[in-house]
Amino acid sequence: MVGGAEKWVMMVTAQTPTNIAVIKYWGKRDESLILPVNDSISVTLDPDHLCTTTTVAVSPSFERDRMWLNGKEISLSGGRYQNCLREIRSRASDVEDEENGIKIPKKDWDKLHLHIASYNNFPTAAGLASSAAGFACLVFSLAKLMNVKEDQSKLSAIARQGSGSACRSLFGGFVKWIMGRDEDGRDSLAVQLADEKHWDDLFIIIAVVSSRQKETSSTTGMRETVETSLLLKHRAKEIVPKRILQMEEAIKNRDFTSFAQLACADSNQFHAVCLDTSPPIFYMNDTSHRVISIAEKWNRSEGGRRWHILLMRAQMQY
Ligand SMILES: Nc1ncnc2c1ncn2[C@@H]1O[C@H](COP(=O)(O)OP(=O)(O)OP(=O)(O)O)[C@@H](O)[C@H]1O
Ligand SMILES: C[C@@](O)(CCOP(=O)(O)OP(=O)(O)O)CC(=O)O
Repeated sequence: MVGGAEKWVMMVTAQTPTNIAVIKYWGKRDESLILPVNDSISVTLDPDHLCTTTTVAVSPSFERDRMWLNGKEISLSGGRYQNCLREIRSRASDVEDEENGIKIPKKDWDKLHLHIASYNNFPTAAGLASSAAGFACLVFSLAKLMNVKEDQSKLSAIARQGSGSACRSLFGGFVKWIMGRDEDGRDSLAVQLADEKHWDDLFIIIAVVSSRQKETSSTTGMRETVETSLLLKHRAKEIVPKRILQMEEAIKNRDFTSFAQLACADSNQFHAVCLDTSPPIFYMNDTSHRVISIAEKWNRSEGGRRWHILLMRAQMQY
């Protein structure tokens, strides 16, 4: 397996930004593969703002796979982590570090264990898509370490199995998650609609109204919505497909008015679907509502004719 002594560690560090959906993903048709009920579109933030940094290390001296999130050890036994690790390991190639005399043949990746350390530079599980940046970064860094030769879209289908929104963080700029039709999920992946330079005078301001963990996680929330909301069925079938086309057009033409209208309408409908869930889910608080009113007033004012404020409300929580 290794040239020379068994005391070596090989590691890779990667940084991945989070993404904010402008046409939302909410609801799964398959929970274990994480397959959505509709397409979605997002904007990936600049990497130097809200991002995850993950280091993955491999060594023959590691006795089991372990992971630390923000300095605290977490369990890797959950299906989402296991699915990502399994999928990446099954695509690993030979790795050779000539300088240090280390050789890892493809067949040995199943026997070697990993240590993973990940940090989010923003609140975790608070509605700012930490799972998106987190799983995208995990899959990307593991793929680099194990010399996986798949393209970004194929990797996105693996990140999707960690957290749905994570598939979109494998790309910068404007990204579409195509829901796919196959039962095994192989066609449910992300594609880049336009790169990060396409619309470089579009600025996104993120107002963190609370850093507390959400009371209802996205996973639980969307499960309850799928089980109880009639509005979601109407949204997924009748509303989103048209909005996706309109949003793609708005992005292509850098048409801010249409972009803003669609993003706000879709965000409002997402919150409406949450309210239509039984029991209802509330992701906004009084501060969120006040921020929205101020932005709406500004957009109608003289200043708003020059500078339009678009509120991309992911989830704002008490
Ligand atoms: N850096 C990371 N690496 C791996 N997993 C992470 C990382 N950060 C967060 N996670 C996982 O994602 C979970 C949080 O996901 P959740 O969807 O509840 O919140 P969120 O992604 O911050 O918000 P939302 O998706 O609603 O915008 C964490 O409990 C953890 O399991
Ligand atoms: C409101 C959202 O941010 C929901 C994101 O949900 P997750 O991707 O976190 O959910 P799981 O797939 O269960 O991990 C909308 C979006 O990002 O499209």
